[in-house]
Amino acid sequence: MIRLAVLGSTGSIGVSALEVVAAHPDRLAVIGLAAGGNVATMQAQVARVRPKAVAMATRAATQDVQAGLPAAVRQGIETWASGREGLVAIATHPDVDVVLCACSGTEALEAVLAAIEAGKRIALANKEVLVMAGALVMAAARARGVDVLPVDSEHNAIHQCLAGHPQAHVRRLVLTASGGPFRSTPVEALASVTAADALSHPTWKMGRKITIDSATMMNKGLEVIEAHWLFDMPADRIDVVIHPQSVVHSMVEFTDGSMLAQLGVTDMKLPIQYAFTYPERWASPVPRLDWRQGLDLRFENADPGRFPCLRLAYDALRQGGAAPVVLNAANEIAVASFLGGHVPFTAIAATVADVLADASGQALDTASLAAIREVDAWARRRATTRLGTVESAGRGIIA
Ligand SMILES: NC(=O)C1=CN([C@@H]2O[C@H](COP(=O)(O)OP(=O)(O)OC[C@H]3O[C@@H](n4cnc5c(N)ncnc54)[C@H](OP(=O)(O)O)[C@@H]3O)[C@@H](O)[C@H]2O)C=CC1
Ligand SMILES: CC(=O)[C@@H](O)[C@H](O)COP(=O)(O)O
Ligand SMILES: [Mn+2]
Repeated sequence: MIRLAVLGSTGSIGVSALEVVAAHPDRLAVIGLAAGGNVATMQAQVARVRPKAVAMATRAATQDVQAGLPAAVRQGIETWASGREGLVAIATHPDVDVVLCACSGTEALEAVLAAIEAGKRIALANKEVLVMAGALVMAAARARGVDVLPVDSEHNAIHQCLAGHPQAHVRRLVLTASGGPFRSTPVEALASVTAADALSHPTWKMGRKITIDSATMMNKGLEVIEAHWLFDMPADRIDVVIHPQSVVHSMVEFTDGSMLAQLGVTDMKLPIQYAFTYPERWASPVPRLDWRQGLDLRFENADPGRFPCLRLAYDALRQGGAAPVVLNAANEIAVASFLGGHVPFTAIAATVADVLADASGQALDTASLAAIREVDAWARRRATTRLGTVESAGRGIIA
């Protein structure tokens, strides 16, 4: 039996993870669930999977979950917790073997580090944690001998392609990108696209923040940084190619010129289950890729004028230090502001670029977790101020 903690259980990845569990009731068990503020979904999940430990982002939300459950369900729960401490409690529960990190944002960074320290396997969907603190997380995992298994579809694909191949045989990694909803929108029109336009992803159904990141291609930029940490690969040997069909989830080029790719349907249950069961492979509740119908596989370069966030992420990775922390924090604030209807879509990249430029003149320390959190907070404040200026200049749009 593989015993799981699911951080972010009420979200897109979390719900898929519980579907994987439901498909294997005799081999997978849920010990702990954690989420943010979605009380109703958490109550339904708790009643269904009967975990031992539950946490929500705030004490009030945890109490609301508790209050709405029948006494018989409540009695089976040994631990109720909240906040970052709650995430740590769920992730380090002594009965847990594997921690799925599927919270949005960076709230679960401490929980991931604590789980590694406690010797748990990490199934990592969340990329922001590695962008923010990849050096710390990977060093901790190496020191503790813990596996960090990628759930993010591209990195999961690369993990599958790399299986058993020595690092010395790998020439480059190729991350595929859908190109998002604005792949062929005239660049001049991007300033007036709405949140609804940006949320209509062509191939994947995901949470709101990552869907906006896909539209700016910041998602792919964050994934380049994620790949750097997961596979110990320099920026110059990580390529991005637009592949609008999202059938090839990523590729590896080897020194002899051979290329391996992983193909599949757009269903995250596959990489989630892989990360739970690796190195085993089980039957999965995922539809097969129907290649007999013919596969339309096209590849094209990303236009840097259309997708400035991709270059900003490459630059931040090459710069290192505080730059990736700043990139991620400013982006998160800018995406929330765009989703709130306060600023135009194009303000996302502009804000990230400005805050990165501000940061390059500062001595920002990232040697410890506390220092990283300070840089993150600094960049969030800077981004908020800048976005306020954009909004009050009357350049905001309402979706
Ligand atoms: N969706 C996908 O297909 C993919 C997602 N990812 C990555 O996985 C992560 C999750 O994405 P996705 O599932 O789409 O996001 P969603 O927005 O759908 O879900 C986010 C989850 O995080 C929870 N959460 C938010 N804030 C907190 C908090 N402070 N404490 C605890 N839990 C919190 C939410 O809880 P609540 O709803 O209760 O507030 C929810 O359960 C992201 O990092 C994303 O980049 C990577 C590849 C693919
Ligand atoms: C499913 C997944 O891993 C997402 O990160 C997805 O790849 C997003 O699509 P884009 O390729 O458009 O960023
Ligand atoms: Mn991805």
